[in-house]
Amino acid sequence: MNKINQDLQRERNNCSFNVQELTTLIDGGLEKTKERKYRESVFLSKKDGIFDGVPEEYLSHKERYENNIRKSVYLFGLVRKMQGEGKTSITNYRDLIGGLLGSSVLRDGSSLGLHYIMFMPAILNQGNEEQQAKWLPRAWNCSIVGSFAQTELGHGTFIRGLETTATYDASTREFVLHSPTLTSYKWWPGGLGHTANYCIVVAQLYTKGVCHGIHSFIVQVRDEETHMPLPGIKVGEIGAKLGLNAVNNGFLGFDSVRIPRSHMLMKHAQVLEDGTYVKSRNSKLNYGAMVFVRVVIVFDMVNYLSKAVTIAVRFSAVRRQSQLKAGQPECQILDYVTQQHKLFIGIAACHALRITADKLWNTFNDINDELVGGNLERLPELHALACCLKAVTTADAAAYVERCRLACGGHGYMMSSNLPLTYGQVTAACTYEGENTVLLLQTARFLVKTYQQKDTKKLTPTVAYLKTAAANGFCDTWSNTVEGVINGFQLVALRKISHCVECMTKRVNSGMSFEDAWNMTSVQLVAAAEAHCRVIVISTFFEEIRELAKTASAELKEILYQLVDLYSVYWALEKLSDLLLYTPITHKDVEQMRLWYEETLTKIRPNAVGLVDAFDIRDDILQSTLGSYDGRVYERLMEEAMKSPLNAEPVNETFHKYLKPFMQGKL
Ligand SMILES: Cc1cc2nc3c(=O)[nH]c(=O)nc-3n(C[C@H](O)[C@H](O)[C@H](O)COP(=O)(O)OP(=O)(O)OC[C@H]3O[C@@H](n4cnc5c(N)ncnc54)[C@H](O)[C@@H]3O)c2cc1C
Repeated sequence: MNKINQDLQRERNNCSFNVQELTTLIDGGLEKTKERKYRESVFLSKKDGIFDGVPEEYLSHKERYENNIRKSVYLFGLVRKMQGEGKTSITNYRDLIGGLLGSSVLRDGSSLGLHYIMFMPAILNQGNEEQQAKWLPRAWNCSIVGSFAQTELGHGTFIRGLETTATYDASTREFVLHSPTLTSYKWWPGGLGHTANYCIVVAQLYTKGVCHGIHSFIVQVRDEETHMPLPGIKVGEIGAKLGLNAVNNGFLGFDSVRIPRSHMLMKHAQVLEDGTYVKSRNSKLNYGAMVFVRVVIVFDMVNYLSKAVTIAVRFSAVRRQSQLKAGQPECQILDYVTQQHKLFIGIAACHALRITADKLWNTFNDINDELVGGNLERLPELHALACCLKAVTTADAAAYVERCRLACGGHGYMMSSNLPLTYGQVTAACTYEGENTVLLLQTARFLVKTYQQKDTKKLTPTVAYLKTAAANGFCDTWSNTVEGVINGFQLVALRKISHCVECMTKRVNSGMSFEDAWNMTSVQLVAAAEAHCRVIVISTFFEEIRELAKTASAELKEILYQLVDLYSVYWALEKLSDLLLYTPITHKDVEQMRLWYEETLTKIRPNAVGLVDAFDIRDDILQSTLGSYDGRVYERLMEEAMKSPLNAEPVNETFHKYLKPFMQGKL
């Protein structure tokens, strides 16, 4: 093992709490930590030179894809092996694809990801028993590889506007898939370019001359032996993107392609042999799958963010720059309070968001049986919560990761820091699985409806505050405590929602249509939905930490409360204009709040390295020159620079060809 950088070692010596205790708490128990470490050891045992070679940054787009397929096949082969040994659960897939493990070896995504994240779950959620029995075993052992094609060139958010058609032909008992326009071409599906041979296609269903809206179909796009596109199918890759360049996102068009009737996924709606359409009994059950996917995205974001803050905090402990006081040695940049301001919120957010997502996941699991039994009372509430939590988490994580990158100065701009790729992965999630603004507007719609019914209907738990915060005497004076901040945010959310309702009512009363009034008010509606989400995250973080602290050691308890303080006061200061507008906070309270924030940063400073060490991310998962456990930052930067193909020869041929003649005035 390499010698640890002295500054990092000193930080670790001075840490006031037991790092292992926090790791266990994050994992959810000792057993879970053991399982995670086992998985890591299986997946990251470097065999057969699979993970070696020229860094991906230096490969062409085509080579990157080929390299990624080579690695993906190795990794997913391991999953298949674990499956055979009965050691695989859905967690393995989650960790592999979106989580830390996948993003370490497959740093720029994987073109097999969609197969697990969307293709198989779609068959499971939308296929009937017969279809599941036919397709799932082949998909599960990867003898077919699938993708999920919903978005088209012309439509993403507005799925009712999709143009691909699936027209039933009762004479042959087939559907005819067709792309009538350029804008109807599927565009974006992961792995569809050159990897998948099957695909779930979302298309407008026509039978007996009537359109029944969008439905899903299993479509074979490539020959199972030759991998050539099947007749009538135009398929390819959409080209280079900001990030996730190995995901092989594809396009797909159909020229009257025929598929058997049994290829329509028929768990819910059906088309009978004679072409009769049978409606789904309950379309709302599909919401369940959406809630799960969005919570999974929140967990993924927490993983990426914990990686970014680990890199930036360790680097900030190693990096020395400028003097705090004249004549003193250069100080660790972690001692600058501005640096702490950039980084510590990211650490606190990892805990706050993970804990909130956990709570939502557990609540959802708890009520899942009720859902199947037909009790859908809490579904709209949880769906609204998952929408805003996905939007706020992805947006916050993208902002925090970028702050981490900036906090590392020029070195953060290096691909070898792994911060740019991490940013590419995080910011993509602001768009996929529901574009963030659109999701916040969905939450707002639920909030407005709930607000309007609050005097006549019982409110579900996460919106109960809309009543309590409206009562006389609620939060008459400001209190600079976490409870005070939560009350303040509840008032902000309530007032924002009520203001939106007032605005829309006025507009409608003055002759505007409801739709126009909604659109005119939508900037405020988005802000109201965000405020609601902040209430939920801060209050859940506080309540859950209070529970967890009951069994934690005194030292850990102290640091957990500091993180809650930091998260609450950071967001109170960020949203100061809202607090000044809607709560009794005074100028003096704000001054004291700033002191509270600065003092909290100072309290956390000695434990910053311990806090990121507790995320327990192995070097081969971090994949960063700046963030390794031993802090050999400069050595690693130089080692990585030497891997640039340009450094393989002292003089590049362009010198003789172009530069020299140019410099000598001959070109
Ligand atoms: C990395 C990545 C991977 C993806 N993978 C897949 C995949 O595997 N399969 C697949 O089918 N799709 C995939 N997608 C597509 C993704 O689901 C869409 O990009 C997403 O649904 C948004 O649709 P859009 O791009 O058409 O944007 P649009 O819907 O056109 O949105 C553009 C802008 O218009 C605004 N807007 C749109 N509607 C409204 C509204 N009602 N109110 C207010 N504002 C509105 C949005 O806020 C946004 O600012 C992927 C996308 C990305 C970036």
